[in-house]
Amino acid sequence: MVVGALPFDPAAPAALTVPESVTRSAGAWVPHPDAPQLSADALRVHVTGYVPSAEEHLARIGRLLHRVDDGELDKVVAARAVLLEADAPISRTALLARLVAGDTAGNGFTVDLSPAGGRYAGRALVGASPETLVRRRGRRVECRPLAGTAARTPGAAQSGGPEQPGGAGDPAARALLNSGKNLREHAFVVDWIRGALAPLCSGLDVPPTPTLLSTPHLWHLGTEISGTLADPSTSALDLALALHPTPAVCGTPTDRALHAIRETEEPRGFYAGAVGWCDDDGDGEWVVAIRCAELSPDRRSALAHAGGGIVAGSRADAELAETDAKLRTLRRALGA
Ligand SMILES: C=C(O[C@@H]1C=C(C(=O)O)C=C[C@H]1O)C(=O)O
Repeated sequence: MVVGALPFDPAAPAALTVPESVTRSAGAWVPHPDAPQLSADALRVHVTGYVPSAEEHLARIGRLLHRVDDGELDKVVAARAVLLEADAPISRTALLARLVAGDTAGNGFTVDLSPAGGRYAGRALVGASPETLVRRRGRRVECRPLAGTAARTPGAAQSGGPEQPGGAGDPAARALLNSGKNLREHAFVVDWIRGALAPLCSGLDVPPTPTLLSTPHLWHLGTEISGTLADPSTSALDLALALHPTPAVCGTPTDRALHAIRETEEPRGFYAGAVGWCDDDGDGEWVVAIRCAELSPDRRSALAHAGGGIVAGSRADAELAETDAKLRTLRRALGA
């Protein structure tokens, strides 16, 4: 088996490990009863800055929107990061437990980034992602891309939950399902995945319209895509490499969006990459590395990123607010 993380930029080194042993258990991961916990008394975490500043992020979105209007890009994802500092080391299992408790449907992960070498020695990535890049079991392939986001309306949070899966109780959910801009943002991702999977699959089921997916604080548009592998030797890792980076985290066309992101942003590292595993049967699962933080080797600082898709008609102030809403997941988990 191989486990670990792929970076956002396919040209950067990956952090993959062949583990000495693997333990599998049924059901969700639960922390060991004796594992450390994040307690507000024992650990104070505060925000020390944003990379880039809000003003610079707005300016960058403005410049990217010009490139969309000029026809160079159809979609590009603009991201920023919050830098958090703690007065004591942040335990990665404690942070993972917090994130998993906060989003029971999320895929929790923690990855030692040391195998990527250089500045990654001793660093770790911790997160709980709502987005499945790809899952492979035998010949069956599944993807659940997300793109198109709205903050949940405070107070309507309860009524949009699993008891009303359509989000009927929250006007923000209904508006998202009917938002032309968000539906276009989503369609770029689904079209890309269809194009990347078609040559690898003998059959592909792509629903024509997205449905709502909720996290504790956000609504997303999501599509459940499934297919049958044409060649059973195509592994879950092959599939992840064929699909990453999707326009949910990069843009359309992929090469131009990747180039624009390299020109515009600080390196993303493993944020917006993929985290997962692939076993020697070729089965495995990779999630998109969002709603995560990179912990420093001394565990006293954390860098958490969030981004959003820019398409024709996007508004810079709304995009900035969307990154704030997405960053709240990590800020809340750390009590910052
Ligand atoms: C890029 C992020 O999220 C991605 C972008 C989304 C969007 O633009 O609406 C929604 C979900 C993710 O696919 C992030 O959370 O940082």
